Amino acid sequence: MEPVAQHVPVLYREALDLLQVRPGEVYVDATLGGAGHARGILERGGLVIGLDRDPEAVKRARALGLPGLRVYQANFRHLGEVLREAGVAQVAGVLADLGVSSLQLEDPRRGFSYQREGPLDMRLGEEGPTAAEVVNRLPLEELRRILRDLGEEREAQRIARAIVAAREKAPIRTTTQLAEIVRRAVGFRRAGHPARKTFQALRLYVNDELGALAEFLEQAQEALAPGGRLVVIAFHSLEDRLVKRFLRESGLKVLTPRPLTPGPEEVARNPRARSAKLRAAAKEGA
Ligand SMILES: C[S@@+](CC[C@H](N)C(=O)[O-])C[C@H]1O[C@@H](n2cnc3c(N)ncnc32)[C@H](O)[C@@H]1O
Repeated sequence: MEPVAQHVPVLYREALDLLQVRPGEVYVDATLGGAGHARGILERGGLVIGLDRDPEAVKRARALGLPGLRVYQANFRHLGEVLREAGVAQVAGVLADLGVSSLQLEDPRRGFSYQREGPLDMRLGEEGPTAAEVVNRLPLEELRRILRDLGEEREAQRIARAIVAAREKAPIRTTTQLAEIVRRAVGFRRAGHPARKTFQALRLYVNDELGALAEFLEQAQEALAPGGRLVVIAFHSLEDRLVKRFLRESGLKVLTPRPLTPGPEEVARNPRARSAKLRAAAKEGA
């Protein structure tokens, strides 16, 4: 039996301090996950509207029965709708800690990890194609574009060709099968596993993560009360760039001229924090 994975919240204190949690005020945790950050908001006296698009994460969060936490199964791209349903016009802060949780990453059934044998799924929610559908059906040129644009993969052409050649023999069904196809196409590289960028690209594509993030940021800004805070933790340069540009152009007051990153101690304790970048901004007024 493998030990049950735990999700350790990243940049926990920094995120909570920047949210400036005040007792009795309502905050959105747009990426509830293991509810680590949400617990922190509750402990400081805030009330939390928590969203997650993953039904399993939602079930686990509901089972915690935390007083002051209302849980919604929803994509954060529909934040406006969720708040209308909750009867909340404005909130004191919005937090998003993007990507996948350790619970999702380490569950082989979800197909996020190139190191764990599992079906090539990668869907965070219930909608959208699976990664298997993407690699087995899309034309070569489309696959190349996804790997290049969403994985920033320099060997996109070579990998896309290898995928197409492999699927002509037999459909690609598992994570390790795909990882091996990529490894054979590009060989081992110095930094990280050769399939890392391919998996990143497919996950972003399958879940339209950048599209959802762009729509979410607009709605989060709208939902903030004067003086309200928006805090976003990103793990990929593409996400971080999108957040950075949005904050610069949004008219919000940027509180982090440079993104906050975890110190060596946090990274040693929680290697998943390694690539995290936190940006925060405030709505003028109050
Ligand atoms: C990094 S985890 C968040 C962990 C959480 N902050 C904690 O402390 O436990 C990201 C979570 O966001 C969810 N998620 C990712 N994209 C989403 C989206 N577009 N809408 C709603 N939830 C999303 C994932 O399902 C995952 O559970």
